[in-house]
Amino acid sequence: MTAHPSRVLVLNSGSSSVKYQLLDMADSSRLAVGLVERIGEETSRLVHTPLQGDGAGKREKNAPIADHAAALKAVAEELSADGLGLDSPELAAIGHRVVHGGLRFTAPTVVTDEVLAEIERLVPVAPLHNPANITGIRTAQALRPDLPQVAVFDTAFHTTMPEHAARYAIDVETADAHRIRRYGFHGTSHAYVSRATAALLGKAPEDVNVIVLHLGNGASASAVRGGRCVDTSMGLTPLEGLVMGTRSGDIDPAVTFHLQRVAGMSTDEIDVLLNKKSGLVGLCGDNDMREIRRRIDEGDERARLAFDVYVHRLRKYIGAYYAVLGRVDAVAFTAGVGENAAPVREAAIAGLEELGLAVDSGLNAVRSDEPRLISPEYARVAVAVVPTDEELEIANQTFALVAAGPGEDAVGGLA
Ligand SMILES: Nc1ncnc2c1ncn2[C@@H]1O[C@H](COP(=O)(O)OP(=O)(O)O)[C@@H](O)[C@H]1O
Ligand SMILES: CC(=O)OP(=O)(O)O
Ligand SMILES: [Mg+2]
Repeated sequence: MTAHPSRVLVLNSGSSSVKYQLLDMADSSRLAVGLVERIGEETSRLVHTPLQGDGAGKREKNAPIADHAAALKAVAEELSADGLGLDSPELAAIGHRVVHGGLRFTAPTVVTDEVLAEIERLVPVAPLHNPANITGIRTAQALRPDLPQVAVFDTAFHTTMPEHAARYAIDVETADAHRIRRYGFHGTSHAYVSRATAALLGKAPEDVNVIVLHLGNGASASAVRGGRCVDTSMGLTPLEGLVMGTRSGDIDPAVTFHLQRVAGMSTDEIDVLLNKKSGLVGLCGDNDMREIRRRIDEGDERARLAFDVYVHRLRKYIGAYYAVLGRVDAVAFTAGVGENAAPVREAAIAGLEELGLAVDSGLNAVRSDEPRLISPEYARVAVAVVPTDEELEIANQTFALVAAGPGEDAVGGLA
């Protein structure tokens, strides 16, 4: 028996995927990382990479995985094969990314039946995400009922938004009765990246104002003043804001009435249209920026249009958050597109020299996993590529909470 178990398993369950990492918090090292994708399809794939010891080396399995519960069982088997099974006494906790925590959860929280019920109550406002998170928690509980399961919420970092940024300009009574307001998502990433950006500048988070552009399949921007979020682009649900892989982002809400009245579409059909058949995929048929760039290079007009719409929206948010913050020290690009797509970064910042923003094309072309500046020496505002690490952040928050012990009040402020 280990006196002080120091390992944390992190589960990031998405709508059709599970990303996971096993970390040892004694030295923040990774023991194994992996991904199950295309859950529920014939072409499911599990990629598991043990990172230490004799088992090191990537393993890949291609076989149908019916649902998230089956995915987690497969992950548990892979870990066991490396002697890193969930039965290990060295495991201190399991940390779960939970996308929607409403206003209730402002901090990482040990999962109880009551906490789980609250996460369930929020399913209607995160229908693609919260159900997967709940399955992840339930399956992990079944495998290790004795271990603390900790929920780390995407919404938590954004609960500092001032009322005037969080409130929609609709009837106050209606909004309050149904808890309609802007919550914001990807908060774990925005928190981590804004801190890492301050570190890259050699400053304390309290001393810098940062615009964080989290551009993954889902995408969101945030304005962070002195380490606190003051605005973010996602709203009641992760549909608002930037153009995403399959989501429209901002749209005139009257489009939905029009589709109902004129096109005869149901509410569910419109939901699917805006969440799954819009964004880049709706504009050009592809949601992967690599494929879109390849098509542009071949002269494909639809791919060009999709890219231009994507970048135009991004530029609008950079301008908006510049105005919200007043003074900007850095613009940080992160997540799959932000970290890898140099043409997106270049196009997003082009022509903004009057705002003190510029990108050095040589620096922008460098590929690296490290946080780095891509702005020229003379630029007043730093432009940076700062790889996100939601799993490490979740592990840190999870371990800090369980290490604090049961005396600590685990539940964040009530709203
Ligand atoms: N080398 C690359 N060049 C351009 N875009 C990339 C590259 N690698 C990944 N991406 C983009 O990143 C997206 C995935 O980002 P990621 O942050 O992993 O998303 P999520 O966590 O939402 O699944 C892909 O859909 C693709 O558009
Ligand atoms: C909240 C959200 O959009 O998450 P993801 O980018 O993982 O889909
Ligand atoms: Mg992501």
